[in-house]
Amino acid sequence: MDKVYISQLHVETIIGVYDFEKESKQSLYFDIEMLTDISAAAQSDDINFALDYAKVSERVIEHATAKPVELLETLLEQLAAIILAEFNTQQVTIKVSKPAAVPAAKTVGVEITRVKS
Ligand SMILES: Nc1nc2c(c(=O)[nH]1)N=C([C@H](O)[C@@H](O)CO)CN2
Repeated sequence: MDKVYISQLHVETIIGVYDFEKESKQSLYFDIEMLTDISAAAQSDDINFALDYAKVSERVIEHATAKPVELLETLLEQLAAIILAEFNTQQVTIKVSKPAAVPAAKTVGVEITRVKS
């Protein structure tokens, strides 16, 4: 299967468990991989047959900034469900990094893979 991907998509949003995290935005970086068959897009040279990474990026930013949650896990499950429901992909892997969360670490985060049922 082919893959369309988005690397290091930057989103500024309210997220976190602790009270101080609910007062100011933090940076998140998303890496997203979506399995899809690119043959129709390649043969037609038509964006309407492609899994549009720009539209996926817009949707991820829209959702991730819409309603605060505490855990990265919660946000990733929501985003995976949205991508599988709204875009032509059979499997999505999303990794989110929260670089300011642990000062002693370069970054921390969570990665999930979900398949369309
Ligand atoms: N597995 C997780 N661990 C932690 C999370 C999280 O979302 N998933 N969040 C926090 C805090 O919000 C942290 O980012 C603040 O230091 C801690 N651990």
